[in-house]
Amino acid sequence: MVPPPGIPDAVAEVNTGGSGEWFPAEQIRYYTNVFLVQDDKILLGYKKRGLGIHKYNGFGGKVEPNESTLDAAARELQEEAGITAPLEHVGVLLFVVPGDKWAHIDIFRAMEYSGTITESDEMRPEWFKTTNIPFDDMWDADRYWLPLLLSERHFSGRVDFEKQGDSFVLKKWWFGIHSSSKSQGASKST
Ligand SMILES: Nc1nc2c([nH]c(=O)n2[C@H]2C[C@H](O)[C@@H](COP(=O)(O)OP(=O)(O)OP(=O)(O)O)O2)c(=O)[nH]1
Repeated sequence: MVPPPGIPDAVAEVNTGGSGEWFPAEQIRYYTNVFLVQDDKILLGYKKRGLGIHKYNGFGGKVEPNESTLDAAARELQEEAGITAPLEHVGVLLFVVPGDKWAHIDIFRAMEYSGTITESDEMRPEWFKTTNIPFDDMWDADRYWLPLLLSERHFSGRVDFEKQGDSFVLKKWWFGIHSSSKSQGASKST
């Protein structure tokens, strides 16, 4: 199947599902998300407030004006988990909810870190075995792309959610991998 609107044509599909049309385009807002992976463990944060409250996720947030995506990713990792790390850009996730700006989320992986992992106002960090990731307590489509991050593939994907009351219901998703398995640095136009 052809990649959905917002995803480059060269990306090869690995997983898709759901039904109906893709939701129409809105303005884009940029976010970051960082996952620390060491041996057979992954560091996730239990979100204590805001978007995705009570879910486990990587560490990240909005890119501020005049800040690069990579700088934003490093800042959010420091603010939310208390650490610094060399970051590798591994994927882009478009998160679409009708009526809201599209979220373009640059996803990074880190394999080592400096500092002491520390709980913040926003996140409670917790290590999980990569064989025991709490997908039932994460955003609904994360189970489709986090394995790509763990297998060191460079991926792009799109998830369309509908807001129903306080919950987000997954309507449609698409994930694909880029022909090069790894990519360095960060880009707002990946
Ligand atoms: N894993 C995953 N992360 C997602 C999805 N959708 C989505 O917005 N995120 C991420 C992107 C950001 O890292 C985070 C939302 O950022 P945020 O609202 O906490 O941003 P922030 O820290 O700047 O917020 P704040 O200080 O203004 O409260 O959630 C998704 O479907 N899966």
